[in-house]
Amino acid sequence: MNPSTPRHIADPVVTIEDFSIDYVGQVTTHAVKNVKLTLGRGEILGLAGESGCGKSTLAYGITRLLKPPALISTGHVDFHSREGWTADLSTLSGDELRQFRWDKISMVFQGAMNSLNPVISIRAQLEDVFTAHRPGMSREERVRKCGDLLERVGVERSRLSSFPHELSGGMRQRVMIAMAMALDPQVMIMDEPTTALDVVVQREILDEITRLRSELGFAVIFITHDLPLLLEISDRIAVMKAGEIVELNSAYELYTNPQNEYTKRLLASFPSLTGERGDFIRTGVSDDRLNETTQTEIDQEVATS
Ligand SMILES: Nc1ncnc2c1ncn2[C@@H]1O[C@H](COP(=O)(O)OP(=O)(O)OP(=O)(O)O)[C@@H](O)[C@H]1O
Repeated sequence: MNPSTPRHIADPVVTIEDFSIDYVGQVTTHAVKNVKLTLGRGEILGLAGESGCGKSTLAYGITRLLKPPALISTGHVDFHSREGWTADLSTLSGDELRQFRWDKISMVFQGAMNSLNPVISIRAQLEDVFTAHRPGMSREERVRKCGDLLERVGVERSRLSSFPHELSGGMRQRVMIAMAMALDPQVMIMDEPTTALDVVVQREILDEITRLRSELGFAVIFITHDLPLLLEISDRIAVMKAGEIVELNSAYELYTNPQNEYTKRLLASFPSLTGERGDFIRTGVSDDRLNETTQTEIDQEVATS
């Protein structure tokens, strides 16, 4: 966290306007409500908030990966290319979207490492990205690029011939990050990309992501429950509550001078930040109840749920 972190919003790469997403059913859930957000070029924007507040729905909505019963009810998402053109993602056809994803905006989701095909080598799976999106690339160049990508995320080139089951969870998740970087995207959306990994591996991967961001200049929307981690890696942080962005500021300002009551309680719920006990983000127990209930009662409820 750096007090002089620059504001990147003067040069936006993504602008989100009045974006709302509902899960339509007998009872409709308004999961994302009128979100307005700008992602600056090369910026790491953290998205924080308790479980169920709509973070993943927003991420899937931006990339148009939502499945029914999810429905975008209002708003749009514009992508501003570094080459100078703008695309409204809501107007792209299925084929255009498939080209667009990975190429311009790529994603790493929690447990992505489990989506690697177990019976296909890492080389073949990485090569597939280039075959699909860069059909003119020679085989020699593809293989070289695949090796370069692996090295970039801290996995030895020799692992190209490995199969996913021969790699640790951390290595597989690195492969997924390499895959997401393959086409030099301008935005990466990462939804709990390291949550399933142990703390040491998580730390190594995060260092890698921040280093690569500086080197390659992509912007990141980073979603996690882990507010201390977000404070450390983000330029700005958006705090989400019940589908709305309730506060958006630089990580430093948000930490030192939170404005919204919910943000204050979110910060207070991390002992490492404030010395106080409390973990309503991880438990998902609603914040109103946290006021009324002792931590012991919450722990008991979580243990029995
Ligand atoms: N397929 C679905 N059908 C109906 N409602 C859903 C569906 N998926 C999510 N929701 C609801 O939408 C709201 C937002 O969920 P979402 O998963 O986006 O939250 P989140 O902040 O990402 O939570 P977590 O941190 O636990 O992943 C929640 O109320 C959730 O119950």
